[in-house]
Amino acid sequence: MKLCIFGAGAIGGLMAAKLAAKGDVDVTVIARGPHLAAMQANGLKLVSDGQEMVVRPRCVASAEEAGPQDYVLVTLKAHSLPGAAKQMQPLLGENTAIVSAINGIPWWYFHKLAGPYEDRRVASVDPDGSVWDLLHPSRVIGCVVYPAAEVPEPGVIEHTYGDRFTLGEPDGTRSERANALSAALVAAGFKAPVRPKIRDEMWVKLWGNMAFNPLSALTTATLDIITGDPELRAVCRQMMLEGQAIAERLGVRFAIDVDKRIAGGAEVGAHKTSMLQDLERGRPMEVDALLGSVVELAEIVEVPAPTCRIVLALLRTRARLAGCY
Ligand SMILES: NC(=O)C1=CN([C@@H]2O[C@H](COP(=O)(O)OP(=O)(O)OC[C@H]3O[C@@H](n4cnc5c(N)ncnc54)[C@H](OP(=O)(O)O)[C@@H]3O)[C@@H](O)[C@H]2O)C=CC1
Ligand SMILES: CC(C)(CO)C(=O)C(=O)O
Repeated sequence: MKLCIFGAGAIGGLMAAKLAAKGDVDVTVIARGPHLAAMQANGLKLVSDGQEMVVRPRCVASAEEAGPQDYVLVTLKAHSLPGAAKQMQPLLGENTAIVSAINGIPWWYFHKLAGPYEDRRVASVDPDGSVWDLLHPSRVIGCVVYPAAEVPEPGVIEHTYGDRFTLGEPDGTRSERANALSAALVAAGFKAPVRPKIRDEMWVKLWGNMAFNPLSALTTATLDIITGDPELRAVCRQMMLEGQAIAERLGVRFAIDVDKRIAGGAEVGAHKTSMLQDLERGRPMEVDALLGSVVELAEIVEVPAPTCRIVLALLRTRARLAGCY
């Protein structure tokens, strides 16, 4: 199996390290800057559970060097995708599958979603529709990322939590390509269930990200405060209820209720969300993938989302003024 990880930072680096360590997948990593230079010079170091290992997958700067693949795992931040989709073309052969391991509503969300919205495009994450055209959704296997990881220094991945990457075809079928990828990830030490309703799974993750992340960036509060302070928790809960109404209009079924999902966030404790971390580091924030897209979907299905709209307006201004949007 030839597999390329495009944008191998924290999550992609974690996947690359464990897949390469197993040895039976031909792994190529595409990265850039000092992180790429460090991996090329010293290998890719993974620190996980107090253990360190160094692997040496092929690390390159461009898709031309990697050539056509069986699988392309896209582990970019959502806002990097429109700029990178063209660069990925040399990775795509006739049957190459693309796995989008990216938080938020993906560009392919409406592909094969039976009903009135089938094949609509999501402008928040694919403003000119070029991601859809270049990375056609028929190639896509959906993926929900549960682990947490960081890049504390170039070439080094620190894995802090979790081992599950839930997979699923947009049309809910159990395909050979999804099964084969799942088997490779399981062999590498991950959990990788293939689920028939990948959008349901996606929303449970997004449910937290659409509320916790913006509120943390606006207030600088950690998750324990967002979920524990009564006033802030009420705003968070209201955003999530709006998200639930939007998702349910699109056919999503939530297996847990909103208070259980908030309790799940509370368990993470005094953690800075990834959006707050990006803001503090002056890096672009996933504003549109995590909340702009939710408001866009609210407009499409004509469900009111007043709290999400207010928070989105505040967040965009916060992010713009910080140079992160
Ligand atoms: N990290 C985490 O714990 C979790 C992350 N996620 C989600 O996973 C996704 C990936 O996040 P994460 O791994 O943290 O992000 P990172 O920023 O760590 O990784 C993305 C990498 O892609 C690189 N990159 C960007 N554009 C290009 C390009 N054109 N060519 C080559 N490399 C490129 C970036 O380089 P550069 O740094 O130079 O921009 C960076 O190294 C996000 O959607 C995130 O929300 C989900 C759950 C947890
Ligand atoms: C907040 C958290 C831990 C869960 O929603 C997360 O996924 C993030 O920081 O982006």
